[in-house]
Amino acid sequence: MSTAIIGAGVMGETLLSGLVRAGRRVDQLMVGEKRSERARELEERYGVAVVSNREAAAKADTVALVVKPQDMGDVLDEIAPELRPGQLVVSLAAGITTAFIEARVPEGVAVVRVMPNTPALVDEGMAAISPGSHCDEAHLAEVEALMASTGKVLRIPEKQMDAVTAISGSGPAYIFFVVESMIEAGVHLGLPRATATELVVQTLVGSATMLRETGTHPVVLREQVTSPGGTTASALRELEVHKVRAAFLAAMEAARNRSRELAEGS
Ligand SMILES: NC(=O)C1=CN([C@@H]2O[C@H](COP(=O)(O)OP(=O)(O)OC[C@H]3O[C@@H](n4cnc5c(N)ncnc54)[C@H](OP(=O)(O)O)[C@@H]3O)[C@@H](O)[C@H]2O)C=CC1
Ligand SMILES: O=C(O)[C@@H]1CCC=N1
Repeated sequence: MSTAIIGAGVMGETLLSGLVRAGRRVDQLMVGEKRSERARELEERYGVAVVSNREAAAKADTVALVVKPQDMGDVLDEIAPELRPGQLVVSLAAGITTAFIEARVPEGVAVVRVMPNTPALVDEGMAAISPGSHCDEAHLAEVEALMASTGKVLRIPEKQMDAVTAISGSGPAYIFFVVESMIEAGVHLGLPRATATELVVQTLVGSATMLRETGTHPVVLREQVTSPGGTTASALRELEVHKVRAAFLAAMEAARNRSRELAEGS
C-alpha cells in the first residue's frame, strides 16, 4: 500500500519519519511539497520521491493531507480530479471537517480526520482519529495502524475534535512553555542554566512516567509532594493566586474556539 504525504512541513515530516522508522519501504512513500528547497531536503534526508500533488493523488492508495487548514481548499481542488473511489484521504489539519473534504472529493473516496501531535517524532505521539461518512472499519484500522507507528491512537467522535485539538494537538506547546518558565525561574534563583534545564526535564519525565505507570490521579500525586507547612504548599498557593488553573481553562477554550474558526475558513 503506497502513501503520499502532501505538505511536508513540521507535521508532514513527523509523519514521514515515523513511517520510515516503522519500517515502511521508502519506495511506497511519496511527498508533495510546495517549497522546492524543502522538497530537496526531504529527498536527501529520507530518499523519498517528491512528486506533484496531482501525481501523488493519482498514484497513492492513501493520501495524507498535512497542509495548513487555510490551504486545504486549494489542495483539494487541485487533487480531486486525480482521486478515485477506493482511495483513502487522511487529513491531519486542525479544524477541517470530514464533511468539508467529502464535499470536494469524488464519491467513494473514504476520508479520515486525524489530530496528531509533535511527540510523534519520538514515537510518543497522541493521535485522535474520526471516520468520515463513507469510511468503513478497514479504513479506520488502516489509519490506526498508520498513526500507531508514532505513538498512541484513540478513536473519537468527530464532534470532540476541536476539544482534542486544544488538548493533545496544541498541548506539547503548553508543556514546553511551562518547562521554559521553570528553567527561567531556576536561573533567577541562581542555578546555572544547564543545571536548571536538567532538573526540570527529568522532573517532567519522572512525573509523566508516574502518571502513566501508576495510573494514580494527579491530585493524589500532587498531595504526596505537598508536605504540611512545606515548600510545595507555598509554591502552589502562588500558582492559585496567579490563577494558573483559570489561565489553562481560558487557553484551551481559546484553542478550541480557534479550531472552530478554522473550520469556517478564517
Ligand atoms: N505542528 C503541529 O504540532 C501540528 C500540526 N497539525 C496540522 O498539520 C498541518 C500542517 O501543520 P505544520 O506542519 O505545523 O505546518 P507547516 O507550515 O510547517 O507545513 C505545511 C507545509 O505545507 C506546504 N504547503 C502549502 N501549500 C501547499 C500545497 N498546495 N501543496 C503542497 N505543500 C503545500 C507549506 O509550504 P508554505 O510554508 O510555503 O506554505 C509547508 O511546507 C496543519 O493543518 C496543522 O493544523 C496538527 C497537529 C499538530
Ligand atoms: O497550532 C496549530 O494550529 C496546530 C494544530 C495543533 C497544533 N498545532
